Amino acid sequence: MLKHYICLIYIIINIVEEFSIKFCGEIMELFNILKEKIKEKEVVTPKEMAIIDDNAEFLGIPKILLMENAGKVVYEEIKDIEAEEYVIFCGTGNNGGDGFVVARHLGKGEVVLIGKEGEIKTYEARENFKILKNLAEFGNIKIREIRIAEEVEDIFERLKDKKAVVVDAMIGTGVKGELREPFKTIVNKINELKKINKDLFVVSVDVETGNLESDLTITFYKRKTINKENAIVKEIGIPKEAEYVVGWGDLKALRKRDSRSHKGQNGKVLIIGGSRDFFGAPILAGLAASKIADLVGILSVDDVVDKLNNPEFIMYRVEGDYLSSKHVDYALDVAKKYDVVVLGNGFGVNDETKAFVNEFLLKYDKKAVIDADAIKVIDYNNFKFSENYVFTPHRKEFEYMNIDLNNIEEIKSTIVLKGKYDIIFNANNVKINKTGNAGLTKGGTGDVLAGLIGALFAVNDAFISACCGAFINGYAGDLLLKEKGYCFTPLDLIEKIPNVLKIFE
Ligand SMILES: NC(=O)C1=CN([C@@H]2O[C@H](COP(=O)(O)OP(=O)(O)OC[C@H]3O[C@@H](n4cnc5c(N)ncnc54)[C@H](OP(=O)(O)O)[C@@H]3O)[C@@H](O)[C@H]2O)[C@@H](O)CC1
Ligand SMILES: Nc1ncnc2c1ncn2[C@@H]1O[C@H](COP(=O)(O)OP(=O)(O)O)[C@@H](O)[C@H]1O
Ligand SMILES: [K+]
Repeated sequence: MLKHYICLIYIIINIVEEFSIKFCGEIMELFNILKEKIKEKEVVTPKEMAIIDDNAEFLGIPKILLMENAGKVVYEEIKDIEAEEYVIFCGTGNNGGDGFVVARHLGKGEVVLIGKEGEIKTYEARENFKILKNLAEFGNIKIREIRIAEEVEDIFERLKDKKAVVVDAMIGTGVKGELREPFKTIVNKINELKKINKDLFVVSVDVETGNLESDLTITFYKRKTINKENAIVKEIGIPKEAEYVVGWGDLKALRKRDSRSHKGQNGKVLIIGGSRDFFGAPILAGLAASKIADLVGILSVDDVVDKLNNPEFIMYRVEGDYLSSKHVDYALDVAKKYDVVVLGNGFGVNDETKAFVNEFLLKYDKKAVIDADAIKVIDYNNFKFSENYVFTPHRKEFEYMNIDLNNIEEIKSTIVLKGKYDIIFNANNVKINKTGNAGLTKGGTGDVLAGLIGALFAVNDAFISACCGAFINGYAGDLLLKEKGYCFTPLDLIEKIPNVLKIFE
């Protein structure tokens, strides 16, 4: 008997799979339409580029390969320049790694590592430094590790009147804040030398370090917002998909928890949900949020509050079976104490909840994740898609929203269209998330996602929170699939959230 039961489950799952594959075709069609409608970014910020780099690796392209290509394209640009001297200034990050590759292709010159070999931050850069050291024993590549600018006084002397090429592989897209020493002095020195020696050619790798007046910058994949006019773009093998797929690069870009932070600084989330009919949904959203946020409140009707004696939540009770107009002012008042509201889980769809949602959103001016029944009761005819909103519709709810793809620039809100693949988009961005499996079709996984996104959104921007929420939710489901097959529950999913964050921290 059991055997028949189990094989029946597998038949059903295959039908669902079949069905979702059909939908999946439509999802990809919608994704392609969105990629057309949403103007592709010509220029990216260093932070966006770091996400693209990491997601290229998520797609299977090793960073050391990109580093090799980066160094090679820079070498191609300088190999024909007549010079008596080549000096390659390298930092301890992957920008420095590129510089090591440039030096290797040049086969000559002096490599100045600004820092000690032991401080080189990444595997890729370390490997390339080791290769250089092997070559330096025999060839005419010299290597020097320095701490302070005075240690290269002799090089600056030589650069005063020689035909020379200086390669700036000091800092790239990993730049943070004001330029620190000894980079500052080195950059100023090179700028001074350029004034007295017209035969000095300065090339920056990817990004100009500080206010270095490079003669040429070779930047990779796309121009950076901080590049100077004379930067040229070179392909290094990063595929476009790296810009469109959600990967661990998005997670790495999430705000880091500050060790000095205190209670509440890592996010305060208010779940406004539940009704006489559904009490579980807001609790699932709250439990998911509490894995990440410092404080989670649940505002709901008597039934839900009475059922909930979970110490993890601060409870706010309203009289009645459903949230309704008479609760709006109280909800607005409570919401003042929170960074973000997660709205709609287990609301029920009726005139009362319709009135609550529309009146609340009219007066509420902070961040909100709008999910489930709240999506169904909004009056979209006179509704502003604020950039403070993240919507998490599944296919049917998405149809309620009747988003006009021809006016995509109006859609300031971020939308997570959930499914086998999640499409995350707003007026300026579109990405697709491929984590997750059919075990997630169980009721309640959407509530988990809404709570998860709420917790991230409390301290991050809307788009990255939506992408990471979809990624984490799906990845948690994939870990469970390996452990339990399809038979996992939303509560299992919630328990897996910390594991996913741990893997990618
Ligand atoms: N990732 C990839 O796939 C690919 C990346 N590629 C290349 O990697 C570059 C990004 O590498 P990345 O992320 O390692 O950072 P990177 O630009 O080397 O700088 C970090 C170093 O700088 C330092 N530093 C930072 N700010 C500073 C300041 N204000 N003043 C002083 N120092 C400062 C920082 O020190 P820290 O702050 O950590 O002490 C750290 O040591 C990218 O531009 C491209 O060239 C290519 O190979 C193509 C593939
Ligand atoms: N067939 C599927 N394959 C992969 N992920 C899925 C699938 N169905 C749903 N999910 C994921 O489950 C979560 C909830 O989606 P969905 O079930 O559509 O929401 P709801 O619970 O609101 O109906 C989302 O993270 C979504 O990506
Ligand atoms: K640089």
